[in-house]
Amino acid sequence: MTSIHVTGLRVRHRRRLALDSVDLDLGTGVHGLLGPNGAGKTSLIRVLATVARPDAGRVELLGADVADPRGRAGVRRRLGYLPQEFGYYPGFTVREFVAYMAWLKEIPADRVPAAVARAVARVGLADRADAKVRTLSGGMVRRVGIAQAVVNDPEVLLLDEPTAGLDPEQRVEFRELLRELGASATVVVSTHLVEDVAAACTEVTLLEGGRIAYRGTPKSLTRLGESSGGPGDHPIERGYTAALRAHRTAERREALR
Ligand SMILES: Nc1ncnc2c1ncn2[C@@H]1O[C@H](COP(=O)(O)OP(=O)(O)OP(=O)(O)O)[C@@H](O)[C@H]1O
Repeated sequence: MTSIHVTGLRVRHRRRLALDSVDLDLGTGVHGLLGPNGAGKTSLIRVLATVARPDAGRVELLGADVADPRGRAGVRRRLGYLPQEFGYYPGFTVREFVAYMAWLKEIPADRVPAAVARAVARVGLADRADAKVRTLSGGMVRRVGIAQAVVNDPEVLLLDEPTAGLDPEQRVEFRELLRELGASATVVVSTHLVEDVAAACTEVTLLEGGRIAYRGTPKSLTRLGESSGGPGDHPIERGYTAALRAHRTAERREALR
């Protein structure tokens, strides 16, 4: 089932075009969003999370047009979102903060304690549930962010650089969680870590200059890397650079026509 349906999406920040003519259909699974700095990953995730409005185009989430306020309100309860820089209340405990987010997502009060306990356990913070968020390390705060994003068992989960600040062991555990979530939800993960994509994603979308440069699977990107002589220490990294370069060449050709 297609849970994210985007057509002709354009997002502008002042005079700068952050996304241009983006068409995207995403269904159940883990979708890696890759691209260089400024490619438009955060702009896309913010539009999908319904926190930013597109300048043009149509965005349908779980069958609802998000331009319609009623559609947007219904969909927000079924979404999970971890922003790149997420705000939290340092004086709250982990449990209090995740419960507060559960309340914002309108989870019925009698279901909140169990939902919070499950989300906190899923990110490996059960033993720190009653610690104040300000006493946690950066990686742990990131995990609190992931816990609040999954507390409502979202059907669409949007994670903007979730592995930033996680140590290698936590990253491995997080990939396991991603695979588990992607079995039933549509998960979009932006990352600079190509190895996260290779390990946990079912599909890859590569953005460059606000446009889609490549879509495929980690396997197809790896194959592209194996057949190209571009730079990179791993075939999928070589695939990433090869796809980017091919896209840039095509764009230049287009511009010359
Ligand atoms: N609030 C803003 N005001 C002005 N320009 C912006 C703003 N937010 C983003 N941009 C510009 O829009 C473009 C896309 O930015 P975006 O943050 O979506 O990219 P990104 O792929 O997430 O980058 P990164 O990998 O660095 O996080 C960039 O050129 C950026 O400079």
